Amino acid sequence: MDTLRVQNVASERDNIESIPAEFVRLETEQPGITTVQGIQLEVPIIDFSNPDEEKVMHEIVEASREWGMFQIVNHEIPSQAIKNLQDVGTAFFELPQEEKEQYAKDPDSSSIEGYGTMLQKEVDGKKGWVDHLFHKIWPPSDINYRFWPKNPPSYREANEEYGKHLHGVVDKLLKSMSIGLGLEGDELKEYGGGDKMVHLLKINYYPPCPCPDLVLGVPGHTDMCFITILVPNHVQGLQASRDDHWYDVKYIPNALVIHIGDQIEIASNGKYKAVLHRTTVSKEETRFSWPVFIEPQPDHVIGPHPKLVNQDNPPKYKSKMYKDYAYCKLNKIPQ
Ligand SMILES: O=C(O)CCC(=O)C(=O)O
Ligand SMILES: [Fe+2]
Repeated sequence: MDTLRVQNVASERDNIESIPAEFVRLETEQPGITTVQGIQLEVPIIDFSNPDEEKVMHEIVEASREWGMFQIVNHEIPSQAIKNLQDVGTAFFELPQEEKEQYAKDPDSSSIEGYGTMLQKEVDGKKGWVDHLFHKIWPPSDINYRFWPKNPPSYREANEEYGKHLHGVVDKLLKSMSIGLGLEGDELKEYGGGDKMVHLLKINYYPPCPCPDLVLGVPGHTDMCFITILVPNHVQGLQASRDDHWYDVKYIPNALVIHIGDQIEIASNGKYKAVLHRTTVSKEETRFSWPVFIEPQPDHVIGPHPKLVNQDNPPKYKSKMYKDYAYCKLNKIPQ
């Protein structure tokens, strides 16, 4: 069983200035060497309270084409709902280790739900400086409460409340992206499975690290889902790749960070681009993030949308069941 937790490695290092070798990245990846210093990437910031809906839609479409990442401000999710989500998640990671292990992911199950440490198989055997908790928050019939912490007692209520507010944001984003492809407003969401699309919550826990220039939290990747809606805590750490260089993405309090994932890139036949991103960690502070991955059901087939391909625009991607896509991605097998 996978019991090495980065949280334990970090707490043993309180007075030590070195880290185990498996966390030290190759020089081609080390953030101290590969981050463009002194510039924060100004990814598009979209104001959801703008009464000009056409403009907001246009901004979403442009950002999805040009950046694959943007931030939404003045959205409908109350800041208290975000704070509650953050407070209960933070409290979970502060529980005694034995209690967290009760939620450990089942090593014999193909599901990624639960408390764990390593997700992607890394080719060079390196490890990310991060622990995580995964559980579904939608649809109700797919929720397994075994992976929802019982402590703190308000964990469930806070997650349900945040999850409830998320639907409006998802619908607005997918509607705009659908129209931007020349489809009807509801067609992209329906193509992904409509209201059966899974909302998978992840909490990333990045403890302080004595050598932040040498390690990565989550190494460079694109998200495999449709779209990701993420809130971080206040600690800088998200980076995006632009023109083959890594930049810090500006932290904006209360903003929602949106990532275009692989399945939207595929469904749009390449019009929208999944964003390459990674995370760094801090020497002094614990960073957290709460991405929610909006993804098709495991047996649902996604390929380029049939209305977007023809003789002049042949499909650029294969059609695949989402679970097969995910298996290849997690095991680094070519799609
Ligand atoms: O922590 C973050 O800001 C991003 C995490 C991430 O990219 C992921 O979990 O897929
Ligand atoms: Fe990601």
